[in-house]
Amino acid sequence: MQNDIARVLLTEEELHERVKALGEAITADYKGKDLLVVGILKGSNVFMSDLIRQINMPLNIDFMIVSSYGNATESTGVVKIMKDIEQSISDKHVLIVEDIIDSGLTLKYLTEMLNTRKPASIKLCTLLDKPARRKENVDVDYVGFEMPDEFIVGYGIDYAEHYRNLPFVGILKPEVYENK
Ligand SMILES: O=P(O)(O)OC[C@H]1O[C@H](OP(=O)(O)OP(=O)(O)O)[C@H](O)[C@@H]1O
Ligand code: HPA
Ligand SMILES: [Mg+2]
Repeated sequence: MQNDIARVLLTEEELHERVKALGEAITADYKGKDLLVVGILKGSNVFMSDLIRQINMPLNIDFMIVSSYGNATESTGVVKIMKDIEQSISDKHVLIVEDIIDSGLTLKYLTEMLNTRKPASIKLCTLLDKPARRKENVDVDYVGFEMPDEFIVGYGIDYAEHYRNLPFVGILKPEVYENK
């Protein structure tokens, strides 16, 4: 698995430090509010579980399972919701947690859909942002790191469902996906 990695972009230590800082900022911003943290699976699973342990206040969590990449390195453009949030978000402060924003198609679709349910607020937190690839404009409130225009894997993020369990963030050798 590690042999398929061309370059490590973020080490375990760098990820830990940044996630801690994001958690502290979120704690300061939401103190005293009814916070619901919604992880967008599967990619956000690792980031979300580290992030909520750095948020020092009472909160609820929920998850959605959403997919638009399948086994490709380009979005299909069709956002499929496989699992929805299981509670009402009406009057709650919702923080959506993503692993990566690329074209922006997933978050644009999700925030428009969730806004129709009349939450008190919706904010977005993403570990990684690839602004160079944006097709839809999305306002992101908390960003861990800006990434170059490369296909990223690790720390929850996959290529064709592999590499999610790498403890760091890196890029694949091109031959890994070119030979598919
Ligand atoms: O900004 P976009 O171009 O929409 O890309 C970002 C989305 O793509 C990935 O999900 P994917 O569909 O691969 O599902 P996964 O989380 O199960 O890997 C990622 O986790 C984001 O949800
Ligand atoms: O760079 C990426 N890597 C993996 N999945 C993704 N989904 C959107 N962008 C990416
Ligand atoms: Mg994926």
